[in-house]
Amino acid sequence: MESTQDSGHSAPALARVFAAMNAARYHGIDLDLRDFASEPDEDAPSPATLARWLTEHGAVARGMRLAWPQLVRLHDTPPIVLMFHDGAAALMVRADPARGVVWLRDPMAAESGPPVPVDETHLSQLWTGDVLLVKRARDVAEADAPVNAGWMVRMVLRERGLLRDILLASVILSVLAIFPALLVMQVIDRVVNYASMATLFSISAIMVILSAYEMLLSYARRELTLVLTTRIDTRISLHAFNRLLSLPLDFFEREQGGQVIGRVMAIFKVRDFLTGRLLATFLDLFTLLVILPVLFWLSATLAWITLAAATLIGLIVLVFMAPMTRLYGRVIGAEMARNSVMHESVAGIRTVKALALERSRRAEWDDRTSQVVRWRLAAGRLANWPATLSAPLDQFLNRGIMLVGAWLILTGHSGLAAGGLMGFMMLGGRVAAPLAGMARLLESLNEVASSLSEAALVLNQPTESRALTAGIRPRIKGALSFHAVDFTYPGATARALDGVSFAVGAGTMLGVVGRSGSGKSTITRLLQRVSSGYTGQVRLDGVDLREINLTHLRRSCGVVLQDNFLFRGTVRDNITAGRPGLTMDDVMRAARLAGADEFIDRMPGGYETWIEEGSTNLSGGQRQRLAIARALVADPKLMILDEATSALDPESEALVTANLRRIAQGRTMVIVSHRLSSLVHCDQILVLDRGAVVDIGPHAALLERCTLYRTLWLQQHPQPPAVSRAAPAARVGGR
Ligand SMILES: Nc1ncnc2c1ncn2[C@@H]1O[C@H](COP(=O)(O)OP(=O)(O)OP(=O)(O)O)[C@@H](O)[C@H]1O
Repeated sequence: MESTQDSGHSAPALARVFAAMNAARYHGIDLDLRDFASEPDEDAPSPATLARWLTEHGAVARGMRLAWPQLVRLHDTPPIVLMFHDGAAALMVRADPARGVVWLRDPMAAESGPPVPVDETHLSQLWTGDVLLVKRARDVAEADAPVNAGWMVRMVLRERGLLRDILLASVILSVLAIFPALLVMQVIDRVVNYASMATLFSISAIMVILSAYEMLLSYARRELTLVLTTRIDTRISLHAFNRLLSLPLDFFEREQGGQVIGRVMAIFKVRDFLTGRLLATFLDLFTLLVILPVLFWLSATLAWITLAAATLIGLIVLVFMAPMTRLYGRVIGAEMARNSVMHESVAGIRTVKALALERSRRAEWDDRTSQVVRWRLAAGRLANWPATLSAPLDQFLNRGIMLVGAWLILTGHSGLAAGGLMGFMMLGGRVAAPLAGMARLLESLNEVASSLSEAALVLNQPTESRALTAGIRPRIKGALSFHAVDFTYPGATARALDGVSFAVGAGTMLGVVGRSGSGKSTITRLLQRVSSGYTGQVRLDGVDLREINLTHLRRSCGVVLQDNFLFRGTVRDNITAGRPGLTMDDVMRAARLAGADEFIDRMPGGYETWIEEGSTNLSGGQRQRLAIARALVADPKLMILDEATSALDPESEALVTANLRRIAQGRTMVIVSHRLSSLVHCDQILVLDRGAVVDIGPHAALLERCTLYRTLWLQQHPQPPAVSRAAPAARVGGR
């Protein structure tokens, strides 16, 4: 447990944070105090601030104000956080309305301590009336739920209340839809035939009232549907993005970026279907159920004819369904392939420009576009057929029925009157739409199923989420050991690491050298658990790496790569990288340590200078020093630099290398570098060849006893090595 000083929070504030953490722990959600960032203008975190923090970490939390009678009634709820006047808080674990007491637990005390009973009088002196209610978000339980039809349906059904209201509005609207037809029938039969002005007035009044009702109900239905769609949309997009972010890095390395995005986006087609076509057809069906009996009542003969024509339309759509689905599948595939070209071109635009690859990229785009066009055209042409074939039937439903009806009236075969026919005409047109809609629904089902399986290809990959939340969180000092570690990349035949064993103590500056492809980066990947599936053991401070909580591990570990992505935002934002709880002092300390302060101070806005995406307004050396500051800001006990200085000019490299010894104070450093001169000061240098350890030792010793190391050194320093004079500054760029 951090001390008050460590965490930077006051004692009462800590009590509130701990109370919130305890309440969350009751629901199986383990929170880390270091993730909590207090609001600058709050002495003690308010219920709203705590609720925001908890909600971000998978709980559902809500602050509210209660009076004693309401509080004491909450006797069988999970622990509730009560806010105190002095800024502290307590956990209410039980209440007894009969005896008028609640039991409170001090969040800072050990959990085994017994809760203390407190009555209304005593509590009122302490308690502000604010409480924080915490429960487990259903999303957390469902975070690992695979994305499939069942999941989507569950997602929609969680809005049962809204669905019920929409349904109710639709049923009433369907019933209301009948009345205008019946009224028209009355107008023609009574008003026109008998010239009754009084009836006309009353019918007009009813019509106005009905229209007003219909208007209001339609408004309500659209509003409800909008709320429903937005909620489902939010939930699906949160879930999809969460899963995407918790996929392991090697998945993204295996797959094409454009394709991954395309596949994830396919989930929104499913959403469109669920909240659009499915809902609309479902509601239309209700209309059909209400209208059909009325049609049969008006004229059974006409009703049968209408039904037959509408069914025929449905059948036509159905017949074309299978080939249409196949073609749409092709269209989707072709579009995804085209999107990949776009994505690749934008992501690699520097290379495209530098190598003047525009022409070949354009040719590739044209080629993919022609595929898209080809399948789109084919799908469009095929879709033209059912539309053409059903057009006469549609026209018959709209106009032909009138002729048949007139014939029926003239021949007197049925009891149909002119008014009845008009009413029938008004309602009959509504029958075809739901039936054709149903047929199209079946068609969409296939399309949706294929979209869903596309999305599932990405979203149902095994995620790291368990490792991110489970596992121990030891205090990391930085002693590293590999023991007989074998590792082969998925799909590769040769081992990237072959029986690697070595150990270094905490605080060591470890250099890693070897020819290209010898496994240097792989070692750093295993350390960050970016790649898993190795045999043997990797230990950090004696603890098997696989047992450590992944978030904790990665947070305790600073990483700088050869090419580091800087986000759009200020220099300061980029150094803190959104990590909560970091102050300006931390940012400046990290920048100083990384040697970045001198150029940041010279920038027009200092730490508030805006950095563009891709950091075009920074030089390579500046970018790299910023990346080092970003890795250092949380004061990691283990720091990995993988070719961090390789792309730098000699001057920038010398600057960063000179800073490395300062940076290394109090932490373990793993520095992978091709340039041996930047590693001469390392305490230990690990020499790798084809995935195996050749030797480990300090520079001077290796130079004497390790042939491979000597060869590599001589390649870079052709003159006879003078070990005693091997000062790094003299070696920089000294090839
Ligand atoms: N994602 C991957 N999938 C398959 N094989 C890989 C992958 N990454 C690396 N390898 C292979 O694993 C071996 C070790 O690679 P690694 O990147 O660790 O070498 P390295 O010593 O860091 O090389 P370099 O100095 O060129 O960066 C190489 O043979 C490489 O081809």
